Amino acid sequence: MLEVKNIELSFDGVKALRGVSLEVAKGELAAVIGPNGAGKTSLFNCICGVYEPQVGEVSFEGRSLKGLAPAQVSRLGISRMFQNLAVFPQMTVVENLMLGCHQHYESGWLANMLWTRSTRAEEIQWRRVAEEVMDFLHLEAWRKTPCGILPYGILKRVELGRALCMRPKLLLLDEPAAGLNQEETEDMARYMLDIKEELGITQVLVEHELRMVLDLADHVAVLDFGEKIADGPPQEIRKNPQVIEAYLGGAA
Ligand SMILES: Nc1ncnc2c1ncn2[C@@H]1O[C@H](COP(=O)(O)OP(=O)(O)OP(=O)(O)O)[C@@H](O)[C@H]1O
Repeated sequence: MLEVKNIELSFDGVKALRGVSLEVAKGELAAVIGPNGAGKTSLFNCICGVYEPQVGEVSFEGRSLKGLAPAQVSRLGISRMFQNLAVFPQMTVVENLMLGCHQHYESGWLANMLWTRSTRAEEIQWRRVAEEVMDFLHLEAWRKTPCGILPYGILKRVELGRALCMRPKLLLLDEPAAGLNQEETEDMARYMLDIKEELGITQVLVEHELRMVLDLADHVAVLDFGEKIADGPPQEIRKNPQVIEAYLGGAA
């Protein structure tokens, strides 16, 4: 489904990615790990169209993403859960989820202003999607609560919900467990498994919480100083001496 081919990305002489390749099959839950500054976020940004790699190419479902802006990439079915939450604090949970649906709206501004029958039908259709997502992530209790007063653990779930409302084929999860306590981390892991098993959505996860990655992922790619040093099933990664040296610091 996703193919990253030999990409290189530099910022004024700093090589963030050096010939990185990655393949993710449909339905998989893949993970990218690595120490701070290894290039994980840069890789996500190259997939989403935030950065254009100087060398190499990213393809999604056989189509090159070269030259596409983030909004165009998103319309092809790639959505992203941000580590720094992209949630509007003054809006309620349901309103924030509806924002995720927005890219699918087909009515023009005039139809929206006149609140035509087709605009109303569209609003009802996407509200149903938001309700389903709210149900899936157990967010009903906070439906009408402004996000600004919600605890961080719930906001992370709203952020995940907003990304799911985009109806993605591929979901990129940027440190979904960052800032969560043990119980919230377990809940997040459960949701990721449900997204895979019940919704069939392909996921790529960047995460520092190693236990979560090694328990959940079908395969794990390891970056170090912008280079991919390993790629394989978690049981292999756990034993890989280069990974232990670079990332686990001998603690595995
Ligand atoms: N916009 C930028 N301008 C200059 N250098 C950048 C930029 N973005 C990333 N870098 C550099 O590229 C390298 C990789 O950074 P990146 O944020 O991708 O790593 P990371 O693995 O996501 O790190 P972390 O785990 O700390 O989030 C680092 O050396 C970083 O300083």
